[in-house]
Amino acid sequence: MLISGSSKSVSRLLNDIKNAAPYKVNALIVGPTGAGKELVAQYLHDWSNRHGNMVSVNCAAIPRELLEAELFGHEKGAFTGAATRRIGRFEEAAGGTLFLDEIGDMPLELQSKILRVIETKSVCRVGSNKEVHVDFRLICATHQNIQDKVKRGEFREDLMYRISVIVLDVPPLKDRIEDFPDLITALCNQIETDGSGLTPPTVNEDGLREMVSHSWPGNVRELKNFLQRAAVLYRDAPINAETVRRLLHLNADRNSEQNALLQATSEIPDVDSEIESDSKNNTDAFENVGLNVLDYGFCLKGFLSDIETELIVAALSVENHNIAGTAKRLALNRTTLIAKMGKYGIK
Ligand SMILES: Nc1ncnc2c1ncn2[C@@H]1O[C@H](COP(=O)(O)OP(=O)(O)OP(=O)(O)O)[C@@H](O)[C@H]1O
Repeated sequence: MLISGSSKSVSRLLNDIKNAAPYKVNALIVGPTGAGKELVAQYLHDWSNRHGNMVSVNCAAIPRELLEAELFGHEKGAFTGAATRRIGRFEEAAGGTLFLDEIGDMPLELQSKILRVIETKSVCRVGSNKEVHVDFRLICATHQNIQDKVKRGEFREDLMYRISVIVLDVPPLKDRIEDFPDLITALCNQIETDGSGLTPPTVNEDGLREMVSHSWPGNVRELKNFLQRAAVLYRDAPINAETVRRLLHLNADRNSEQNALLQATSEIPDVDSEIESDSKNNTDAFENVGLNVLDYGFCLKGFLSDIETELIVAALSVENHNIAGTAKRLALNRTTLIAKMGKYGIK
């Protein structure tokens, strides 16, 4: 997939990738969730001429007690359930690239082991004392501020320096609005060819203007979901400003964030009780986007995640980023709000 965009920041990014790709130096890709960090990692690998594969591990998605065996591999019988010997991701990446996504979530006790692998270029499988030589190029990514994590004692400073020989910064979508036309074209081409059977939407000038004024907290991923939703719900007419607002569940009065939030909160079913929420509430929410969407195929989970992200970001803004106030406003308890912010990468 191409990195679409003609903004200065994307040109600079492509240039940095081209310069860094051929060298076996560790690279750290930073940027908010959904901005394209994994795509950048793939480019670094594809332009590196390394003959092996790119092996990706999402450090936040694997339970911490399983992460060590996932990365280092294990011998038969090393722990309950280890029925056979298994090589780990470092070994799998031989001759290629190991991509550690969400490195900021790497447990502290594992960080020292990763540091050792970087320094010695060898791993010990869990349950073995034997060192196995590994040849990998390391690329890491995070949406978190690693320096802050170091200050809080949650990330090893020496590891931070080791993984960030090159730092590539992927800016949020709202800071590169010049990229919208290219991105819309590229993402619509994807809709046309992804086998979903959807016809990509067209966006008129008015709609584009409305789109660029939105903050897109979920970045390119949110834009992609938005266009898919538009392709499902508004198949016959170009996307205009009003449709954009409906698809993004924004109040017509965009100057009043608070009004938008209150309006949206009263219209959308409680996502916390997603499973138990009665079908009437869901139908009301769908009617608010102007169509009976159940006539079409529809990704309910993606739809609800987008709404949740949008409402949390809006509520944080109204509450001046005060967590307790935001939680109260959204009728969530504090820990649930913090967990949701972590899940959606909201800082
Ligand atoms: N410049 C771009 N051109 C085309 N598609 C893009 C671009 N940037 C991102 N995408 C698409 O947006 C989606 C999200 O991108 P990606 O997974 O790389 O983001 P990320 O920053 O790694 O997200 P996360 O932090 O959640 O892991 C993907 O489907 C990707 O293909």
